[in-house]
Amino acid sequence: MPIVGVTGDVGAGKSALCGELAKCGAHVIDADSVARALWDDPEIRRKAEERWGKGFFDAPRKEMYAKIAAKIFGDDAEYDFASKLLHKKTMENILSQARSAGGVVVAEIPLLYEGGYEKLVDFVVYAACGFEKRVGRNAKRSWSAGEIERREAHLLPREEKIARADCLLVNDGSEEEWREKARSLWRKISEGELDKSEASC
Ligand SMILES: CC(C)(COP(=O)(O)OP(=O)(O)OC[C@H]1O[C@@H](n2cnc3c(N)ncnc32)[C@H](O)[C@@H]1O)[C@@H](O)C(=O)NCCC(=O)NCCS
Ligand SMILES: Nc1ncnc2c1ncn2[C@@H]1O[C@H](COP(=O)(O)OP(=O)(O)OP(=O)(O)O)[C@@H](O)[C@H]1O
Repeated sequence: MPIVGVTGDVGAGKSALCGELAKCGAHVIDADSVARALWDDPEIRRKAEERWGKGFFDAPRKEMYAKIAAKIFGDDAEYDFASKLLHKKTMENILSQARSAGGVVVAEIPLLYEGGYEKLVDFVVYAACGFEKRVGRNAKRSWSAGEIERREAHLLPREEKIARADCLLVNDGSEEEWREKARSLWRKISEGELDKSEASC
């Protein structure tokens, strides 16, 4: 069975798409969760504490992630440090989960192209959504337009990634319409109809 990679714009609806694919029966692997959990890895923590100071991680989980986000997203050197620390282990973990999973595997990987995860997957779906819509939708998790821009500043241009992806799905309608696009994608995956030569799925 092929591994389908899902990437896309920050806050575009990747998780919502993958949530619906999971309901359809896909085994979904979430790279964000894998990478976040790695901040508990003793070797990673030791290296980060050497750089950021002992006690840096002594905070409740939500606060700790916010501290890491503040540390890395506004500073290229810290961002590169964190990326080098996390990508190899994130990739190994995704690969091992994919190998032991049965059936159709869908891997949600925001940094699929930036982190070199492309080689793990057989087919790439790009979830896209216009900036203004994303600002509105992500406000409920207290993300400002600036937070979306701060994260996206580290990513490759979306046009380049859309051109490289095998399939573009645009989340410009209602949540139900987005779920229907997920179900339609699922039908194509499970019927073996995904075709890299198609411009769109
Ligand atoms: C900094 C952290 C702790 C912030 O956690 P937070 O709960 O705020 O965000 P979460 O992990 O849920 O990510 C939400 C979204 O932010 C964007 N994002 C996450 N990491 C990055 C990154 N390194 N570069 C750009 N955007 C990113 C993605 O669109 C992602 O889907 C966390 O994002 C992290 O550890 N990121 C670095 C690890 C990484 O490379 N993750 C992506 C794996 S492909
Ligand atoms: N079609 C839609 N209409 C309204 N809200 C939506 C729609 N699709 C997604 N959302 C909302 O937009 C927000 C972002 O969606 P989601 O978390 O799925 O995006 P994401 O691409 O996974 O984000 P991230 O980059 O953090 O991984 C969520 O609050 C979600 O409920």
